[in-house]
Amino acid sequence: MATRMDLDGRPVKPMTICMIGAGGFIGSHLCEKLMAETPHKVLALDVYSDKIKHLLEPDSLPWAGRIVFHRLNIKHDSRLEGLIKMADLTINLAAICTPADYNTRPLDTIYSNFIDALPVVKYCSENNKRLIHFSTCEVYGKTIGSFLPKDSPLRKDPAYYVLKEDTSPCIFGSIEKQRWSYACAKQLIERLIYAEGAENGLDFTIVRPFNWIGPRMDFIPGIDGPSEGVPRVLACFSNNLLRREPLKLVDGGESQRTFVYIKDAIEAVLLMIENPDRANGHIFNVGNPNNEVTVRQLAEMMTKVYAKVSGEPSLESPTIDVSSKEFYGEGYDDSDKRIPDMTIINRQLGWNPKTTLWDLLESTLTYQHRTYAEAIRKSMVKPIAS
Ligand SMILES: NC(=O)c1ccc[n+]([C@@H]2O[C@H](COP(=O)([O-])OP(=O)(O)OC[C@H]3O[C@@H](n4cnc5c(N)ncnc54)[C@H](O)[C@@H]3O)[C@@H](O)[C@H]2O)c1
Ligand SMILES: O=C(O)[C@H]1O[C@H](OP(=O)(O)OP(=O)(O)OC[C@H]2O[C@@H](n3ccc(=O)[nH]c3=O)[C@H](O)[C@@H]2O)[C@H](O)[C@@H](O)[C@@H]1O
Repeated sequence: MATRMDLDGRPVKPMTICMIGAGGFIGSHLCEKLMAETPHKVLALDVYSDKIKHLLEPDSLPWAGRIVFHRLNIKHDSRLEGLIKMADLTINLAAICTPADYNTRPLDTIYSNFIDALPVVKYCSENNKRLIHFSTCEVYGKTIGSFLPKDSPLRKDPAYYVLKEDTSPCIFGSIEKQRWSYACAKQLIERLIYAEGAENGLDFTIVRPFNWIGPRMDFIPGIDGPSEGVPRVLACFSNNLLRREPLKLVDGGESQRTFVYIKDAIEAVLLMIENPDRANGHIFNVGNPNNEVTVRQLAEMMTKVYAKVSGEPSLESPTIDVSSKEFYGEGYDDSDKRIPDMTIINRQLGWNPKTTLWDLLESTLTYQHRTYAEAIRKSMVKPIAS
């Protein structure tokens, strides 16, 4: 493997990375990238390993020995500090991060996103280890523009909706709107990490992902996750398409999101890993401002793309409206619009997303169809026991 160079033309020394939550959606793509394209070693920590199984076995894989899986729960495992000490860099991805949990399991959500992350920050700070912590675009909450009258011309002014790391406020709903338990816990851990940097010299980078999507995201209910489980929108809509059911639009599907392809986003994370001088002390938005749609438009596009990749015609009524109370329960609320400002990541790391929404949906839904269509077909024709 040729020596890797950083953005300032210096060789990158091979490093050991302690990746917590390595068995999840983002972790699996990051591990894949690190194994295929770099000489770095990964200590992969998680309670699950299914999504990285293809990287761990067999022993004949070209990167065998460079990735080692440690099955552990960071809530209560004394091995954590030792593993952080063995590494040059810790990346913390572990979290409960599905909106269906924020208002129904607020305690687990707050513990997972704040309390459980505390020892990780502490061990990094005490042992002078660099930390890349995964936060969320949800820390911005609602846009300032959402509080303006519906017909106000200011709603069209980017100053009222573009989200900037160093100037935008964090605007959450009332305490009864438990949806914000996640965003609030993530905000507090960001503030704690920032304070560790300011007072104790912790080298940190905070990542705020804006709806990264792609293969291996979440689960398909009843196939590789609980039948009653509610994953994030990509998996919800994939599940509906695979089962030929209408896609459910929560509260009219008017909320807007910008979606970025996981493979583009992982490039940004690799730049952070290999350019500490440019990444330390920064908070980075990572998203694709050019891929904005309403959830309704997302549903329409996914329906078209799925018909193309599966060869099956779309339903006559491809969507159905559902209230948020019915879908998520009491205490749900929503972010209205999420456009990331890209100035800081552009200036520090020269990163830009490349993949259009259509293209990323085409490769993702091709994967969903290949991975799940047969299993769903079988599950739907199971004979009833007599
Ligand atoms: N996917 C996105 O677009 C997105 C957007 C915003 C923020 N994030 C943040 O990025 C991180 C990773 O997200 P993801 O989409 O890969 O989610 P994910 O749920 O697929 O991955 C999280 C992983 O952490 C593991 N984990 C959770 N608690 C643990 C514990 N106590 N001990 C050990 N392992 C534990 C889970 O088993 C899971 O494999 C999260 O912090 C999330 O809040 C992701
Ligand atoms: O991915 C992100 O950047 C962040 O945002 C997500 O939050 P959100 O975008 O609200 O979650 P999704 O489940 O992806 O929902 C997107 C939108 O689709 C809607 N939706 C979801 C599912 C569905 O079946 N139908 C539907 O209309 C939701 O109400 C919401 O408006 C999650 O909080 C985290 O994964 C993460 O922190």
